[in-house]
Amino acid sequence: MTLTRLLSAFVARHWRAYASAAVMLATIAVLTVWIPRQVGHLVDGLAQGRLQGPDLWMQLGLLLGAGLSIYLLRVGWRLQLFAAAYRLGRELRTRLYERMTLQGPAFFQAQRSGDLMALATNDIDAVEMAAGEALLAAFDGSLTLILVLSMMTLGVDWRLGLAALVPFPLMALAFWFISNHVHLAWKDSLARFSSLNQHAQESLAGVRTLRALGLIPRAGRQFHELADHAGEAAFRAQRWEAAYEPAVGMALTAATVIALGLGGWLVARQELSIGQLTSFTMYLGQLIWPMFAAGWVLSLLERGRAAWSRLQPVLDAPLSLQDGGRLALPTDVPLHLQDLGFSYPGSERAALGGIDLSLSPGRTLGIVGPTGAGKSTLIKLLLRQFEPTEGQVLLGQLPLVEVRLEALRRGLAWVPQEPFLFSASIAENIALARPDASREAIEQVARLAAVHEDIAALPLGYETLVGERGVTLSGGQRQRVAIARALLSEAPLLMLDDALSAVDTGTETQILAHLRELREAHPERGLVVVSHRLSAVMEADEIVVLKAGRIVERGTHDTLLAAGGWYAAQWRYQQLEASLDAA
Ligand SMILES: Nc1ncnc2c1ncn2[C@@H]1O[C@H](COP(=O)(O)OP(=O)(O)OP(=O)(O)O)[C@@H](O)[C@H]1O
Repeated sequence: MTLTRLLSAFVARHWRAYASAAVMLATIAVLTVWIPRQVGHLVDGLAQGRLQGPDLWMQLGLLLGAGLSIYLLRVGWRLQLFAAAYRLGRELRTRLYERMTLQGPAFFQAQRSGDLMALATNDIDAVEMAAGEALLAAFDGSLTLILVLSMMTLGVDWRLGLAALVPFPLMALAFWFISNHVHLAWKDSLARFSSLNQHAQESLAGVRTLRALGLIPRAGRQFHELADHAGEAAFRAQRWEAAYEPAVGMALTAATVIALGLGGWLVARQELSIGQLTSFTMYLGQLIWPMFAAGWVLSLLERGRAAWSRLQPVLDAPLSLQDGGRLALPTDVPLHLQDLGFSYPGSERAALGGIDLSLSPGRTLGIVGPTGAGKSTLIKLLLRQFEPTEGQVLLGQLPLVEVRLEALRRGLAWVPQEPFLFSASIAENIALARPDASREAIEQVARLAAVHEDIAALPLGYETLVGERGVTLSGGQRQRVAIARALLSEAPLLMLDDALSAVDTGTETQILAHLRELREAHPERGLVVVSHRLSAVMEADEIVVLKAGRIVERGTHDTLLAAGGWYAAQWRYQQLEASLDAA
C-alpha cells in the first residue's frame, strides 16, 4: 500500500471530519479573496468622495467581521483536522504494537529495538503530519490559488493576470527539483535518527557494563558522532526546504514588477482604476500562502512517504509464528518429543537433533549438559517461540501446533534464568497472570518459592516497587519472585530454565521440596528443570544429558552415576566444589 492509498482510505473513513474542515477552509478562502475586492471598492469610493458617514463605517465593519470570521474558522478547522490526524497516529501505533506482540523471537532477532521505537514515535508522527496538515494545506492552498487567480484575471484584468503569472512555471520547476532532494534527505534523516535511538537504548540498558569496562567515554563519543550525523541529515533536509522560500520570493517579486509596470501603464491609459491596481497587488500578496503551502505540503508529504516506506515493511511483515491452532491446551496429557530437530534461522549448524523424550503428568524431567548444548533451545521449542525444523512435539496424540498459541502460553509456565520484573509492586509482579489473585494466594506462592521472608523484610513488603524505578532485588530474589509468579498461574506444565542458578543450594532444596509437594497435590501437573547444577535435577524421574544438541545420556540420578559418563564426572566435580566452598 502506498502512502496515497493509506491516506485516501483514512480520509474516506473519516470523511465527516475532513468535509467539515474543508467547508470551513473554503469559507475562509472566499472571505480572503473578498477582502482585497472590498478594499479596492473602499479606495475608489474614498478617492471619488462617494463614501462617507454611516456607509463608510458599514464597509469598515464588514471588513472587520470578515477578519474575525476568518480567525474563528481557522481555529475550527484546525481542531477538526488534528483530531482526525491524531486518530491515524493512534491507529498506526496500535497496529504496530499489536503486530510486534504477535511476532516471535525470529522477528526481533532481525530487527533493532531502537529502530522499532523510532518507527513508533518519529515515523508515525511524520505520517500523521501528512494526514493532517499536509492534506488540508494542499486543499486550502489549491482553493486559495484558484480563487485568487480567478479574481486577478476575471475580477480585475485578464491581461494583467496573465502577464503576472509568467514567472510561476519556472518556480514550479524549481519546486520539483527541490522536492526530490527533500525526499532523499528526509529518508536519510529518519534512518539516522533510528541509529541514534538504537545507540541510546543499548547504552542505557547496558550502562553498568559500559561503566564497569570504562567504556563510557567511548560510548559518549559514538553517541556524539551519531547525534552529529542525525543533526547534519536533518539540517540537509531543512537546507533543501529553505530553498523553497527564495524560489517563491523571486517569482513573486518578478510578478509584482510586471504587475506594477503593466498596471501603471493601464492606469495611465485609464483602462484600470487605482483601486483595481491596489486590489491586484493585494491579490499578488495573497499568492504567497498557496506558494508556501505548496512547498510545505511537498515537504510534509515527502517526509510522510519516507516514513511510510520504513514503517510499512514492519507492519506487513509476515508473522514469524503462525497461530493455526484451534484447541485449548489439555491439562493432564503426556508430552512427547519425537525425533525433534532444530536449526536457528540463518545458522548452518543444527542446535538440536534426534531428540526423543516423554514427560508424563505428575513427573519431573531434568535436562542438563554443558553450555551451548541446546537446553534453552529445547524449552523455546516447547514454548513455540520457534518451530522445530524436524520432528514434532505431541501432547497426548495432539501436535502442539493444533493448540491455540494463547492457550499454549497460558498452559505453560516458564521461568527463565534472568526473569523480567516490571516497574510495579512485588505483589503486582507476582500476580501478573492473575491480576485478581488475593493477597493470601500471592503470599502462599511466595512461601512456596521461598521468597516470602525476603519480601516481608522490605520496608513496604509486598507493596515495594521493583523494576527500573524501584528497589533492586538480588538475582536470586528475582528468580524466586518469578517462580512465585509461575506457580500462581497454576499452569499444568512448569519449566524452570536454569531458574535456580542464583539461589543457594539450601534454598534450592527447599523450593524443589515445595514443588514436589505441589505436584503430589496436583498429579496432573508436570515439571521440566533445566540446570547447570545437578543437585537441581537429582530427584527428577528422568534426567537427560544434552551435548551439541543430542541426547548423550539418560536415566535417573543413580543409573547415570553408575554409567560413569559426563553426568557422573560432573557430579563428582560439583560435589568437590561444594565441599571446598563449605570449608
Ligand atoms: N537466537 C539464536 N540464534 C542463533 N543461534 C543460537 C541462538 N540461541 C542459541 N543459539 C545457538 O544454539 C546452540 C544452543 O544454545 P542454547 O542456548 O540452547 O544452549 P544451552 O544449553 O541452553 O546453553 P547455556 O547452558 O549456556 O544456557 C548454541 O550453539 C547457541 O550458540
